[in-house]
Amino acid sequence: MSPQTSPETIAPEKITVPIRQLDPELPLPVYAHPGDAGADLLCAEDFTLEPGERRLVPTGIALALPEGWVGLVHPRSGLAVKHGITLVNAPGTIDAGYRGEVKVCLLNTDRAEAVHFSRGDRIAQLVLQRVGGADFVPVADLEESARGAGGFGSTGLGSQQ
Ligand SMILES: O=c1ccn([C@H]2C[C@H](O)[C@@H](COP(=O)(O)OP(=O)(O)OP(=O)(O)O)O2)c(=O)[nH]1
Ligand SMILES: [Mg+2]
Repeated sequence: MSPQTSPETIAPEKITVPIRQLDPELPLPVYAHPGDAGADLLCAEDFTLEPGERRLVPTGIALALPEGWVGLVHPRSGLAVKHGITLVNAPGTIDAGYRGEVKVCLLNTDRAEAVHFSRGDRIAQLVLQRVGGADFVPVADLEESARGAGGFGSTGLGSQQ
């Protein structure tokens, strides 16, 4: 690969996150592979989701994320593809100041099959990201842009050809 096309190598940013194990027997969230974006969250109880059923599931952990960071709770694609399991509020937002138990609002979208989970199963994944904040300042007019007010399919829905 020429120097022009090789991707820039940047050391990944790693932070230390204090975690309270509300359920001390349950393993900590784990990155399945080094460099994965999501650390898998485990469920702290056994349960079954009937077709169309949703449930707020405890993970047995509480976090103290540093200010300027957010935890995003994403669905796992394997559960989605194989069983139709998703999160009602995907991605869930874990605010830096939240000290309660991290919970996951699972939904079984399958029309026919119930899905059973056992305590310790990996139900979702936590992605940590930096976030900014804003002072919202009222103005009469907004600066112009190429997109303008076009949205909701303004560029067409399918192929660009
Ligand atoms: O999937 C989720 C989403 C949220 N939370 C916790 C952490 C988060 O910081 C808090 C509030 O979440 P959110 O702001 O999404 O909910 P809300 O309906 O706006 O509640 P609140 O009024 O408490 O902010 O609930 C979870 O444990 N799991
Ligand atoms: Mg909120």
